[in-house]
Amino acid sequence: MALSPSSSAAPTRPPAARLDVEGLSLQFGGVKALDGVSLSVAPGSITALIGPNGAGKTSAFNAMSGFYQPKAGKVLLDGQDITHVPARDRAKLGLARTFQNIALFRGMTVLDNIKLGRHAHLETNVFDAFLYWGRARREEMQLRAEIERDVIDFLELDHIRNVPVAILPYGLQKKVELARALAMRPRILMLDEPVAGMNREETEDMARAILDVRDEWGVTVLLVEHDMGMVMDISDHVCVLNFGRRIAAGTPADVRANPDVIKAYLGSSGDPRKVLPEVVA
Ligand SMILES: Nc1ncnc2c1ncn2[C@@H]1O[C@H](COP(=O)(O)OP(=O)(O)OP(=O)(O)O)[C@@H](O)[C@H]1O
Repeated sequence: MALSPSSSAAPTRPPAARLDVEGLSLQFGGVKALDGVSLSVAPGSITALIGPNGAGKTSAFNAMSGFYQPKAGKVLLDGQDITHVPARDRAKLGLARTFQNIALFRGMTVLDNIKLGRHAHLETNVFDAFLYWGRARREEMQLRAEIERDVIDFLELDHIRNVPVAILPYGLQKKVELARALAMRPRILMLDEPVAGMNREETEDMARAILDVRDEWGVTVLLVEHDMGMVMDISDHVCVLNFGRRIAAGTPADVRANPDVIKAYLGSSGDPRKVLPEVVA
């Protein structure tokens, strides 16, 4: 990848956020998707949530971003209880997320998709927007300039800005999703399987983009990911779930050496040599 962050990225950045989850429980009928899960995501860190299939990662992600209401427990953003704050308002507090399956408007251009991310913060009312005048127009112009300067330059999407998303290769579509989330000026970015389905080159490109987002934009990153090589390479902290419970948390080295983690992956349907390559020779 030729990702060289531009020096003009994000002129005024809000501080990185801290996210804490305390005793989170979530049930689907008789299935306990989450059973008293607690975890902390330190400001400015890259934290990964891992675990075998069905461990509860997506459920935790959805509860943290406001798409599911937990049965018990709390979600705290910089110490503020946001458990009952709707997803849309969490976005305004600086929490942005991407989805496991690409959720872009395929017929729209890269630029238009990215601009949609920023609309969460616009103050314009419907009447203004309809007339496309006054404050609406000024906001639109300012928005375009900001996005072009910061996000598109930063992720080197300039050459495809006017291309419809549908015709882009998969790896670039995932990058556009990242760009849209970044356009929200997040303080914490939640990435749901950012490299799923990518080839090695695309994975490395995305991994570097995530590191640059953290380092250059000062954004906290929480990711769910099955690609253990990538997780172990870029994460500061790893939290492991199994059957809805937290079974381990620590540095990548701690987690790799944890017998409960090895057992969880050995017992899963996946090949442990693939999911934890450094552990199981
Ligand atoms: N909407 C739902 N309705 C019913 N059961 C669900 C629902 N979502 C998740 N579950 C169940 O909750 C448990 C946790 O699922 P979840 O999707 O959170 O796991 P995961 O770790 O993200 O799995 P994967 O890695 O396969 O995506 C599983 O037993 C799953 O079948």
